[in-house]
Amino acid sequence: MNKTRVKYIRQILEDLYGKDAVTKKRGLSLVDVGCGGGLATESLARMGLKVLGIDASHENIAIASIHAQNDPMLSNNLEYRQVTAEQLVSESVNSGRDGVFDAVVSLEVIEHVNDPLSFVQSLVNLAKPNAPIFISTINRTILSFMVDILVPEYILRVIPSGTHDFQKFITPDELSIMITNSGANTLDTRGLILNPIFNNCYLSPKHFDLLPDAGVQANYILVARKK
Ligand SMILES: C[S@@+](CC[C@H](N)C(=O)[O-])C[C@H]1O[C@@H](n2cnc3c(N)ncnc32)[C@H](O)[C@@H]1O
Repeated sequence: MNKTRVKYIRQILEDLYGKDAVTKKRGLSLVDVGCGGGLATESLARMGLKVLGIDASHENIAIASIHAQNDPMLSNNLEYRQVTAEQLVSESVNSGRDGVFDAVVSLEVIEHVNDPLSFVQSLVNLAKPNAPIFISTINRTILSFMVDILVPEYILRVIPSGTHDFQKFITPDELSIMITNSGANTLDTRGLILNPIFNNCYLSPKHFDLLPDAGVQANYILVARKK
């Protein structure tokens, strides 16, 4: 999924900031909230963005930092910190420098948090006015129950059972409402469709006129723009 979601983020950044958006010279700043082991974070830094990866977990930040040491080029424009989104917002508000990032990314995190609305508000607070906010997560449907819980957790056992809680899955409409209530507008929502046969992932087309929700039945990525 990583290649597909990172390519989409790059495309949107180029649409919003121009073709040279993703270059070291331009130096656009991006925060990856809930970066985990740094899978997307490293890819985004390699593209030329100035990236801060943050995560609530000490272990994940340690793993991400060790992994990044394999590529000395990353040390110039990639930093990791163990801090939650909410803590980073309080820190920046206290120092009078909130809303400083040119882009905010949070991939596969919101379905794990207890208060998604306040989490979305934190993401929006971290963004500069007009900056994009990318959120990827899982819809709450029969298909998502099968592809994100039943098969990986209980049949193939490739991820530990209990990793996902179906009740915490969020529909694109619910997420869009949270975004509006947090001071941003949804620009685009695309399905991230996994193909287990070829072991790859592709983005759903922009419009499915007859079945508008067909592409976003399981994993999806949404981009919003702060007002
Ligand atoms: C499933 S992992 C996603 C990792 C990564 N974004 C990716 O897609 O490869 C979810 C991560 O979110 C982190 N997390 C959960 N709530 C958070 C919060 N409020 N602030 C920062 N990190 C958080 C967890 O510690 C965990 O590492």
